[in-house]
Amino acid sequence: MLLEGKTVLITGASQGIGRAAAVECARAAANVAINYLGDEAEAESVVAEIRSLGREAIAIRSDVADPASAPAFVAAAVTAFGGVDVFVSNAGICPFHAFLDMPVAVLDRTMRVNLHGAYYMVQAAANQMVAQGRGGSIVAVSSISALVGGEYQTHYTPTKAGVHSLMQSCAIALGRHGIRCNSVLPGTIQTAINKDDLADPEKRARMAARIPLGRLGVPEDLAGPILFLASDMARYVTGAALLVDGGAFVNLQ
Ligand SMILES: NC(=O)C1=CN([C@@H]2O[C@H](COP(=O)(O)OP(=O)(O)OC[C@H]3O[C@@H](n4cnc5c(N)ncnc54)[C@H](O)[C@@H]3O)[C@@H](O)[C@H]2O)C=CC1
Ligand SMILES: C[C@H](O)[C@@H]1OC(=O)[C@H](O)[C@@H]1O
Repeated sequence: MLLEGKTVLITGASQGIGRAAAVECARAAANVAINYLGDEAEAESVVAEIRSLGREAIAIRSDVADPASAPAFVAAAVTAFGGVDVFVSNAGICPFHAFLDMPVAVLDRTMRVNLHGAYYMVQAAANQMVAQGRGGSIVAVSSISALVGGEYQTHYTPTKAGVHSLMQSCAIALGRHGIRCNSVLPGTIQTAINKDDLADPEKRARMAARIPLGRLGVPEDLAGPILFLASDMARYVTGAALLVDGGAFVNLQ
């Protein structure tokens, strides 16, 4: 099993991509601690699913934008499972809005959750990994939006470029500790984050038609790539970014 005896922490894992990654890591024999800010019942259903796979899980409700939530999440996982081997920084929001009248509050919240939150969490996990002295793997969920723009995502795409850049710098800062840092760059994945934006069937069909593999993504499409980067299968991979977009990025014309 790829993650036998390992502990995995994932932020924003009550639903969507984070949830799919949490379940996949449990299938690979890891115990999993999830952070979330949504519905408690949903988070508990992830815990139940992981337990049904024969692994242990805990769910901690907190806001990643609060700097205090990061050391608290890591400490809770260490208390429950004895350490941290893999950290997946996934929590994120994308409140679609036009550029010219972007409210300060929307810009500020998006930056604080997506970029500051990732920074605080990755830093807390890295400190724990360094103290343990046995290396580790950090995976950040960036986006194809780190590489391309979006008319209603001018506040969001810079955060995803930032997360991608954070992993590159952390790969250098943490390599000497045996800690690998990589990002995944999902394309358009059907989750709650874009439910309204993709509500129009014509828009969905138009977007799917631009994807060489012929469909939008689902959260489970990210589970394998995240597991790969988390595991020793990727033991010489650090500072890398893995596009998981059905080929959308390379399909310019
Ligand atoms: N769905 C997509 O097309 C893509 C998503 N992504 C990224 O994937 C990540 C996961 O998003 P999805 O699964 O699509 O969305 P989702 O809305 O289904 O899941 C987001 C998760 O983040 C949590 N969350 C939100 N704000 C939080 C906060 N302040 N503190 C703690 N948890 C918080 C929610 O509780 C939820 O569990 C995000 O970082 C998003 O930017 C990247 C590329 C494409
Ligand atoms: C939420 C969007 O549908 C999604 O988020 C991303 O990061 C992708 O680039 C899509 O725009």
